[in-house]
Amino acid sequence: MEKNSLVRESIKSVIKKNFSIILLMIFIIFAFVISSLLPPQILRYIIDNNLAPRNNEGLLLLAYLYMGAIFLIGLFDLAKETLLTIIGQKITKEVRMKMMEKLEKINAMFFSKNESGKIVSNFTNDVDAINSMFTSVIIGMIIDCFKIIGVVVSIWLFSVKLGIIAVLLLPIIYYITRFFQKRMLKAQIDNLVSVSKVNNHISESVKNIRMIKLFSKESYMESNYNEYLVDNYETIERVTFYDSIFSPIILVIRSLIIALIVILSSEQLNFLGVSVGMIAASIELISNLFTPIENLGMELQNIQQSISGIYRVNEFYEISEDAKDSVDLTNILGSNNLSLSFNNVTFNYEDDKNVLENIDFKIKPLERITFVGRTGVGKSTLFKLAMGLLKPSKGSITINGINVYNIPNSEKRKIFGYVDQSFPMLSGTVAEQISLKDNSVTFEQVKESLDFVGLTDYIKTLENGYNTEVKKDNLFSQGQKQLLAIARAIVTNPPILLLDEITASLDSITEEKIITVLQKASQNHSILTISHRLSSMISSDKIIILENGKIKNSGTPETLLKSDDWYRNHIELEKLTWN
Ligand SMILES: Nc1ncnc2c1ncn2[C@@H]1O[C@H](COP(=O)(O)OP(=O)(O)OP(=O)(O)O)[C@@H](O)[C@H]1O
Repeated sequence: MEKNSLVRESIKSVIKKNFSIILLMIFIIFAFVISSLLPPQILRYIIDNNLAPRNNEGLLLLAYLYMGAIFLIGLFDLAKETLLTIIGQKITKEVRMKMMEKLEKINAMFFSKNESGKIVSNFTNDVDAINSMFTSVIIGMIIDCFKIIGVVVSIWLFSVKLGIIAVLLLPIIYYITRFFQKRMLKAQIDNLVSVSKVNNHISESVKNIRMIKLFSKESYMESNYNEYLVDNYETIERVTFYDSIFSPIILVIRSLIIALIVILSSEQLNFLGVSVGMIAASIELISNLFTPIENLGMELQNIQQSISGIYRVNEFYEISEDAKDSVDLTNILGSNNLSLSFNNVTFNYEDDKNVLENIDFKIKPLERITFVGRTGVGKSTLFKLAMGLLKPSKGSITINGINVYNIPNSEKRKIFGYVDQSFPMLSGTVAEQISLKDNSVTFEQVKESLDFVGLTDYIKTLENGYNTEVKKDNLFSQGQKQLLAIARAIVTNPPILLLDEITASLDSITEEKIITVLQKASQNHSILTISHRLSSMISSDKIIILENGKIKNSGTPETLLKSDDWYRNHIELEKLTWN
């Protein structure tokens, strides 16, 4: 296994912390296996000593003993399942907590390249597979193997010939059950796929109902639905067929074996040379052979899945982490006198294609800079680099000489305020949307920032004011959410504000309101803005024009209006479109 195995580390730590529970579990497992061999032995004794010679002495006690043994099996089974669940949950929790710690340290580039679904599946399906590996699969296999061995040994002790028959039966029962299990499983998987197709079709139809109607796609959707339903019907039939045929087949096999034992031990043949009690006990023991063999087939199949789960979780654990050098932030925290510098920065997501190339500029304290350029030129990427979320392939980005990539995430909020078009809500109150449940943010600061963006009056009209729980997404309009996003960014009074297309989806009145708020904010902050519409941005000291990943031109709006054709044409075009 991998040198850096999260799963192994987690299991070791769970065993260390719960050693007594593990010992108890081992004891219970053995007790469970041994106790399940008791009832046939008691039965044999009853038949040979009481029923065959018609001797009632002590029969009641033996009956109680038999019942007691059955009760004991149940008790051990209960204890075994409880302990397995406890240990399994502890392992799952340990693995998930370690994965969460890892997730927070992983390099941001990883998230650019990997689908979130894959990471979610690492946390859910893969960890569940590991849990079942240790609870049901491995322990289940151990129990089932012991049970099978126990049954064979018990029968062997009655008669060697009967023992040989039991051993010969093992592969036969195994292959017959596997034959059906495999087909049943395949039918079940096909059924799950077809059910999801049927359900997805409904949700897709509802979601796109307008488009379906407008483009007259009703009959197409109906015929697809019909196809999925037929498919679903066929898979259900297959599941039902294997489901219903499996038990009778096993019953028939069991009866045949019993008949064979009875014939072989009949007075005429007396091939086995065993007592009646032994025959009865053997019949019960052989009947007990089926369930562990059936289980073993499934367990062997599941182990494959669980091993892949372990492999994927360990792979997740191997992902490279943010390698940050420690930095002393005392000179920059709390200071407004910060200069952000891009020092010849080149960046690429994929190896062979630079998104940004040789970007070099410096932002003085309290300066307002706007980045413009065609869509996809790399403006948002530049912001992520500025906040140290991405690492440049070449060059560096510094604040007063400190590399932004080395600034710990826990300190970023004190330095940067980032606003984009989205406002992800978290569960909690209105005030908590702003503080983000950060204890270092006071209620006064929350109120001030909401007042700054002009939302105080609206919030006072809400049921519980600042303490109103945000349960639905419709408590605030799009424009109000944008104002909340600004309040969230400025509540810690960060010296650098980064605004990414924040007025793009707003009407002109709301846009004006937000620009006024930002003009006010710009008196205390350096502001970096990305804007498509030059006419709607807050007034800037400097504009940087990006083209093909490089700085094409930069300067004050006035000089660019005179010197840059692209800029002048853009402004002219916007005037034609918007005014
Ligand atoms: N996670 C990513 N992985 C790979 N390529 C990416 C990733 N994010 C962005 N890109 C690519 O990088 C380039 C710059 O994207 P970016 O979002 O920075 O542009 P932008 O100028 O902000 O665009 P827009 O104005 O449309 O928002 C684009 O070609 C984009 O396809």
